[in-house]
Amino acid sequence: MADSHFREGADPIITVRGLKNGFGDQIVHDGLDLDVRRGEILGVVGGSGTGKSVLMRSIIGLQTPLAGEITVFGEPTIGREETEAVEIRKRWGVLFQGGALFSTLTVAENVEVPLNEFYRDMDPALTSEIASYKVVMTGLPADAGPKYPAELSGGMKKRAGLARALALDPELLFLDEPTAGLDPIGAAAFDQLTRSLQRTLGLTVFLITHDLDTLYAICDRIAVLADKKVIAVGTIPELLALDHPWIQEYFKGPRGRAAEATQEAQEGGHEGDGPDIGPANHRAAEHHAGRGADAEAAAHPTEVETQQRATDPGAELPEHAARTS
Ligand SMILES: Nc1ncnc2c1ncn2[C@@H]1O[C@H](COP(=O)(O)OP(=O)(O)OP(=O)(O)O)[C@@H](O)[C@H]1O
Repeated sequence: MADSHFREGADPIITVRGLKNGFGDQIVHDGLDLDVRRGEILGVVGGSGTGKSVLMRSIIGLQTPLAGEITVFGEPTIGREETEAVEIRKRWGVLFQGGALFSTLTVAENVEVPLNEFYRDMDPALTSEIASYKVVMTGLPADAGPKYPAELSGGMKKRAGLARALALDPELLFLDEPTAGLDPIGAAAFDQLTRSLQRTLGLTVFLITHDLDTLYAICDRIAVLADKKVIAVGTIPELLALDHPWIQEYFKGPRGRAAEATQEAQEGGHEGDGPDIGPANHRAAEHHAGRGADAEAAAHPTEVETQQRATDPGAELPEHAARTS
């Protein structure tokens, strides 16, 4: 598990209370609560269609909830005047699924989009210099700037999307399935990039993922979505202490055990613990074994119990409980 140093007990940077979202007859969230602590990497997991992306879209103002309250940086975000909303939006960056780059713009021009949007009077030379810096910061070669998205690999596209998300020096970063579709080595490298940037820049990261390796490698805590709510939030050991079938199946199924073994090998420094199973090796093994299909199966629970937090006070996780590292 991650060992970044978020301030436990610090004021939450995001609070969600009583969130309700729906589309027609379909209710996606009902009474969802969540706190994201300043400085942490919070992983958000749940079966397909449990509303992880809708939750993120609600927090960043792209989805108007049916009910509930959301604050970011201590400010309510729902129903704000546009000028106030812009000031809040400036302080976060978003990497959407697939990168969501503008295909007709170069990488550098994509990174310049938020700079031009929020700082219209900025000297174009400075805008260009900042964009170049962000491109290099995400590990892309400097000559990637003039390239178009179609000329980039999947991993490079993600990095370009990340460079754009970092354009405004955000305090808060939203990542929606950042390692989906990446090759094993690329996924492990992207995880390390995320952790390194989070530490260096003091970011808080809201990270939606199905990737168990990412959860083990870099997340401080994990929020589990099921039954239209966040049913639990905690470290992996804390979650495993809960008697919840989806959580047990997810983390203790074959892929969860493999990801755990990978992490233990990493932390143990590979000293006589059997075969070297670094994240890229494990991911490579999964890749050859048809990881995508299995991971998808793991993400679709066959049975999910009713909202455990509401029914079982034991599911409330102690703030001070041990972390894995
Ligand atoms: N704009 C929309 N109009 C109608 N239904 C929507 C809309 N956006 C999301 N939904 C529905 O809301 C539910 C939750 O969607 P969401 O994309 O948040 O799921 P998710 O947990 O992120 O899934 P996945 O892991 O597959 O990405 C789904 O049933 C989806 O079809």
